[in-house]
Amino acid sequence: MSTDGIRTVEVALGARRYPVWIGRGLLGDAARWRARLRGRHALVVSNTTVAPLYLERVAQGLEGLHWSSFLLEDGEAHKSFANVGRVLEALAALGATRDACVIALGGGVVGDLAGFAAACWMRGVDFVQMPTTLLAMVDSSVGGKTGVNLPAGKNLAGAFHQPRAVVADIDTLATLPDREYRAGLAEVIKGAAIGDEDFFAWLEANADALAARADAPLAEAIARKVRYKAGVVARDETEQGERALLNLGHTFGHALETAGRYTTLLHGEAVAIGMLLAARLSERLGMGPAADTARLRRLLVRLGLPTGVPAGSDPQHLLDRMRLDKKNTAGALRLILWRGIGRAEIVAGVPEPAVLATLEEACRAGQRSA
Ligand SMILES: NC(=O)c1ccc[n+]([C@@H]2O[C@H](COP(=O)([O-])OP(=O)(O)OC[C@H]3O[C@@H](n4cnc5c(N)ncnc54)[C@H](O)[C@@H]3O)[C@@H](O)[C@H]2O)c1
Ligand SMILES: O=C(O)C(=O)C[C@@H](O)[C@H](O)[C@H](O)COP(=O)(O)O
Ligand SMILES: [Zn+2]
Repeated sequence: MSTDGIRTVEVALGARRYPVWIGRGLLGDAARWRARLRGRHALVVSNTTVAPLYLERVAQGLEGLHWSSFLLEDGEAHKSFANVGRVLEALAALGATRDACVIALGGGVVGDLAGFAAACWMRGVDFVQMPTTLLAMVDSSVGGKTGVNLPAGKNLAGAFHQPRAVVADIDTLATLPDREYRAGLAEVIKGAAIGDEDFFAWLEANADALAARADAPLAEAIARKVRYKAGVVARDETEQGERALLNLGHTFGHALETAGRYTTLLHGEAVAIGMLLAARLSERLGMGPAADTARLRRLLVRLGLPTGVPAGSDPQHLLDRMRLDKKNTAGALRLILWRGIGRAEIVAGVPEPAVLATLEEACRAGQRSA
C-alpha cells in the first residue's frame, strides 16, 4: 500500500499490463487516471442510478476533452445487444476516433456492456473501468471479459477486451444498497473457495466485520480477491484452461439467472446458490467432503446470502439451460467442482443424472421453504 492509502494490483499479460487502483477518493484523483486516456474523445457509459451520484466527480477530470455520456436504464435486463448498439451510436455522435476511450462508471452490468462496445467500436478502442459496486471491484472490472446477455442465456455474446486501468474508489460503496453489497461478497468467497483456503479462513474470521463494511477488512478483502483473480488471468487470459475455475457456481448460477429472466436473483446471489449446488454435486460424485459443503453454507448464511433455489424452480428446465453453458464441449457438461475448500477442479463429462438429482433435491427443498 502506498502512503496515500491506495493499493495497486498489476494485471500482467505478457508485455501488456494495467493497474487496478483500490482506495478512497480515486474518482476525483484525475491526475492518476487521466494519464491512461490517450486521445481527445471519451464516452462515459453509466446508468440512471449511478450517474446522478458520481458522474460529476469523473466529469471534473475530463475537462479539455471532447466527451459525452450515455446512460443505461438500471438492471441486468438492460445488459442487451440492443444497448450495445445504442452505445456505438453515441460514439458515432461524439465523432470518436480510434484513440477514443470508453469509461465504464457503474457496476458489472455497465462494465460488461461498455467494455463490449469498446471492443466493437472501430474494432477496438481503449476503455477504463470505474467500478462502483463491490462485485465490480472484486471481479467484473478485472480480467477483460466483456459481453451481454441473450434471452437464451447469460453472457452468450461478448469479447475478451482488457481495460487500460481499473479505478476502484471505495468511497462509492457508501451508497451501495446492502443486498448489492452482499452479492459482491459472494464473488469474494468464490475466489477463496476455488483456490485459497487461508483466505477462506480469513473470511470466516472477519465475516462480521465485512458484513458491517468495516474499513480495513473491506479494503483487504477487495485487494486480496483482485490479486487472486489477476494471477489467474495473467496465466490464462482467454480461458483456455485454468481461468475456467473462476466460473465456480456459475453454470448453475447462470441457469438460475436466465430462468428468472434476469430479474429474480442478483448475479452474486445466483453464484452463492450455484457454489453450494456445485459443492453438493461434488459430494454426490464422491469428490468433495460434506464438512466443507457445510462450512461454505455457514459462511454464505453469515454474510446474508441465499443458499436455496427460488421456489418454483424446475430442475429439468435448469438442466436444459446448463447445456448452453460456454464451458461445455462435445455436447457434454463441463463444470467446476471441488475436492474441498480451496481445491476447485474443472471436470469434463459430468454425468447429467447426477446433476439432475442435485437440482431435484434443491428444488424440493425450495418448495418446502416457500
Ligand atoms: N466480466 C466479468 O468478469 C464479470 C464478473 C462478475 C460479474 N459479471 C457481471 O456483472 C453483473 C453484475 O454486476 P453488479 O453486481 O455490479 O450489478 P449491477 O451492475 O446491476 O449493479 C448493481 C446495482 O447497484 C447499483 N449501483 C451501482 N453502483 C452503485 C453505488 N455506488 N451506489 C448505489 N447504487 C449503485 C446499480 O445501479 C444496480 O442497481 C452481471 O451482469 C454479471 O454477469 C461480470
Ligand atoms: O473472469 C472470469 O473468468 C469469470 O468467470 C468471472 C465470473 O465471476 C463472471 O461472472 C463472468 O462474467 C462469467 O463469465 P462467463 O464466461 O461464464 O460468461
Ligand atoms: Zn460471476
